[in-house]
Amino acid sequence: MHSIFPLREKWAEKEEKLRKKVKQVLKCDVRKPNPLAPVTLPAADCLLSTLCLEAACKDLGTFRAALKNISSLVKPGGHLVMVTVLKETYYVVDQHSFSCLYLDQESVEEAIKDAGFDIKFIKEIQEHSPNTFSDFGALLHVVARKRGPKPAQ
Ligand SMILES: C[S@@+](CC[C@H](N)C(=O)[O-])C[C@H]1O[C@@H](n2cnc3c(N)ncnc32)[C@H](O)[C@@H]1O
Repeated sequence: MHSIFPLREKWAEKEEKLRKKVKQVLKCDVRKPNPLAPVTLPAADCLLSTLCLEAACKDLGTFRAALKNISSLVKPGGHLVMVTVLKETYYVVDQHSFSCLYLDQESVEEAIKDAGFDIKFIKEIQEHSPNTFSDFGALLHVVARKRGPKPAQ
């Protein structure tokens, strides 16, 4: 018999598969020059950041510095895959309200480039559905490649 929630089952399978691949969970503070300190890892092929920097940074200067900090975790030729919210001032989780850095696309693009990346894909998706958990205006999806020669294999 087929489930009436085929997508939900597919996601559960993907989640299970991904969980099995996780080798380590580390504490991270993107405001530190080495966000994983005191742990040091070899530079990564790809770094995924979703809905994080705008929650972690109180102002644009801190946001720009945080991008440079996480850039240090990626090898030259490696990729940053980032999803960020634009035009948001707060979000709510379990009735707790958190402040969020109000960003526009131009500031995010500049910060990514200044952190040593070339932007390969960028798409802003406008969202204006009224809700009670956040006042965000749009989602920004970015794929960027770190500048510099690829290290020899
Ligand atoms: C809106 S939640 C997003 C959670 C998750 N990344 C996602 O996409 O659903 C913001 C996240 O930023 C994390 N965060 C806040 N300050 C941080 C910091 N200084 N360094 C790293 N992460 C931070 C919080 O712990 C929280 O998990």
